[in-house]
Amino acid sequence: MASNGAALHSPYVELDRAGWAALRDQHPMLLSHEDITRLRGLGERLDMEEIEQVYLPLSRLLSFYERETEQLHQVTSDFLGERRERTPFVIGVAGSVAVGKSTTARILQALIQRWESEPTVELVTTDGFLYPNKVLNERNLMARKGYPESYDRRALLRFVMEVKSGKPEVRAPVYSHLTYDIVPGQEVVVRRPDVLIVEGLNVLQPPRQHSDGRTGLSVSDFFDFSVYVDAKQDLIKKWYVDRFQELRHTAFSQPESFFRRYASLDDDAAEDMAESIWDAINAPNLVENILPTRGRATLVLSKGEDHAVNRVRLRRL
Ligand SMILES: Nc1ncnc2c1ncn2[C@@H]1O[C@H](COP(=O)(O)OP(=O)(O)O)[C@@H](O)[C@H]1O
Ligand SMILES: CC(C)(COP(=O)(O)O)[C@@H](O)C(=O)NCCC(=O)O
Repeated sequence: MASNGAALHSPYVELDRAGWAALRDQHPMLLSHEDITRLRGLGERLDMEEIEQVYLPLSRLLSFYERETEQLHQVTSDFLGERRERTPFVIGVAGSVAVGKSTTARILQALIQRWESEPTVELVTTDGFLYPNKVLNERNLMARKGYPESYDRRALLRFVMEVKSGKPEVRAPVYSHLTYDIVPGQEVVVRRPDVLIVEGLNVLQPPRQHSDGRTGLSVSDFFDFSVYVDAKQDLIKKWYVDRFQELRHTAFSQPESFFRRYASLDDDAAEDMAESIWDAINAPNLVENILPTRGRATLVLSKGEDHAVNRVRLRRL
């Protein structure tokens, strides 16, 4: 008998980049160079090869999941003798600050929109559910932005439940990275999409335990599929610092920017500043709250230098 019983019963299958890329099969490439240019975030070196080898196989897998999930809901409705209401297929995208969650989410949105069935895809980021700075200040949480307790978790859960249950219009607040705060009076409206992508640091957090011992629900209870974007911490820190440097020359120099005072720093001072924010807030949050949720994801994308995905882990049990 093999001594490593755990490996034999692993719920995951691990593929290297070539093994994963081969699973694209005949899934067509429906993105043009212009589409890819539009998808680029700041300083991004996203290229066609990365889309073809990494994100097209994922799009193919998601299309299988979507079809089967729809079937599963249908049999449950048949069993209950109910008329089937279409509910959105919900995908969660988790991972550290600056690992590339929003880029991954935007690529998936673009690829899914181009499936043959032409589904409508809405993308929502959980930063809209951060408490406003006023509340964070009152609760002494300004230095813990992004930690689970800095979010209105109940509102986020209600939002996802309402979308999943097919409510015609569901509203979410909006966060601005420019003002570093919730934008008063602004909201996004989600109207019964075929697919909803929910992106954020904490989307795979387990449910909270109530004081009477009961366990609540978590947003991930409503996910049909989840992706955790992963990389070594020193790489993510570098991406965070690089993005901070670029923002200094663009967004930070705008008058309404919360970080305006950083725009005039020289490169070395700005690097020190970005590193200290990373070390004080984002790194501990990654270690304490985000990394522990990685095992809950359906799929883990592991990135190396230049954001190139070099390993994929898929849950099969
Ligand atoms: N697949 C990718 N290829 C190249 N660059 C990327 C990729 N994903 C993210 N980036 C870059 O890394 C930085 C962080 O990405 P972003 O998607 O904003 O992260 P997050 O949403 O996790 O904070 C950005 O500068 C972005 O342009
Ligand atoms: C807004 C964030 C908490 C990310 O939120 P998310 O969309 O993942 O819910 C994060 O980008 C952030 O601003 N963190 C605070 C520390 C910092 O300024 O990097």
